[in-house]
Amino acid sequence: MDGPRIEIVGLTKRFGAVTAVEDASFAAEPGRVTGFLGPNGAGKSTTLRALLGLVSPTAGDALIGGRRYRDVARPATVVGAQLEPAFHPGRTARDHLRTVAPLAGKDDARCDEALAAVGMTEAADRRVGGFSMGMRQRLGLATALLGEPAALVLDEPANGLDPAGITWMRGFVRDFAARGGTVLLSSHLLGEVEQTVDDVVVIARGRIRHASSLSDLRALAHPAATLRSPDAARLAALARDWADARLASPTELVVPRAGAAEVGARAFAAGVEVHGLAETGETLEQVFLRLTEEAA
Ligand SMILES: Nc1ncnc2c1ncn2[C@@H]1O[C@H](COP(=O)(O)OP(=O)(O)OP(=O)(O)O)[C@@H](O)[C@H]1O
Repeated sequence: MDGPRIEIVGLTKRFGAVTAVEDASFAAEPGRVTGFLGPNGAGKSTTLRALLGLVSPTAGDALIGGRRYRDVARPATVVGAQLEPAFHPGRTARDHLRTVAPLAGKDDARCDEALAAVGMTEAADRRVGGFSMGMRQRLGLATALLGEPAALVLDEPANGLDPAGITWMRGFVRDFAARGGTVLLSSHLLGEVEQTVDDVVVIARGRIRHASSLSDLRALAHPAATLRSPDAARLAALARDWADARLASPTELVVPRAGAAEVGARAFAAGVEVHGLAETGETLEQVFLRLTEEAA
C-alpha cells in the first residue's frame, strides 16, 4: 500500500467571530500513525473536516497526496474517513454498508470484506440501533475502509471504546500503517493513543503548539520533583504561592526543574506534612498539558 502524504498548509478557518483554526501547518506521513491531539474545542475536528472538504478554509490548504479533497478523483478510494459516526438505527450493519458502497464504487462483496476487516461478520445482520459505541466505531471504520483507501482520517476513534476495544483499534491502525498506509487520528487524551502513534501534533486554541515524533516529544519532559501530602489545603496553598509548582492531584504537587531538597525545604517551611518526595520527570501527559497551556 502506498499511502498519500497528508499536508495542512497555513490553514485558517473562521466561523464568524470564532477562529477555530489559525495558520496551522503539519503533515502526516505514509507508513506512520500521526496523532492529532488537543483539548476539547482546540480545532481538531475543524481541521479534519477541512481536509475532507466538509468546510472550506478561510485561508490556506488541506491536501491529500498534494490535492484538495474535492480535486481527488474517487476520493473514497484514496482516503477513508470516520468523523462522528451517524447511522440509521433501523438498518443492519450490512445494509448500512450496502447503501454507502456505490459512492465508493464498490459492490456487496466488498461490504462483507469490510465487515470482516473490523471483526463484525457475526453482527452483520443486526440493527445498528442496538449497537454499543464500540460496535458503532467499528462500523464507522468499516465504512471508511469500503473504498480500499491508503489513508485513514479518524476523529476520536477511541471514544467510547472499552480497553479491549482500544487494544483492537490500536492493532488495526498500527497494522494499516505497517502496510504503508497513512493514518491521521485525533484524540483529546494523549494517554489513549500513546501506544498507537508514531508522530504527534498538538493543537490548542486553534494553533499548532508542537509537531514531532513521539520520542522527540518524550525528550521534552523536564526533570521534576513530586511531593505527596494528605494535607490538600496546605498543598493547594503552596501551589498557589509557588509559580512553578502545579497540583497533579489534590494530594500531589509537581515542581518542574526542581530537586527534592528544594521542594522538601519549601514544604517544611509551609508546614506541609510530607508522605512522599521523589525526583521524577514529567510524564508524557504532563508534557502534553504544558504544551496546550503555554501561551501561543
Ligand atoms: N460550524 C461552526 N460554527 C461556529 N463555531 C464552530 C463551528 N464548528 C466549530 N466551531 C468552533 O470552533 C472551535 C473549534 O472546534 P472543533 O470542533 O474544531 O474543536 P475540537 O478540537 O474538534 O474539539 P472537540 O474535541 O470538542 O470536538 C470551537 O470553539 C467551536 O465551538
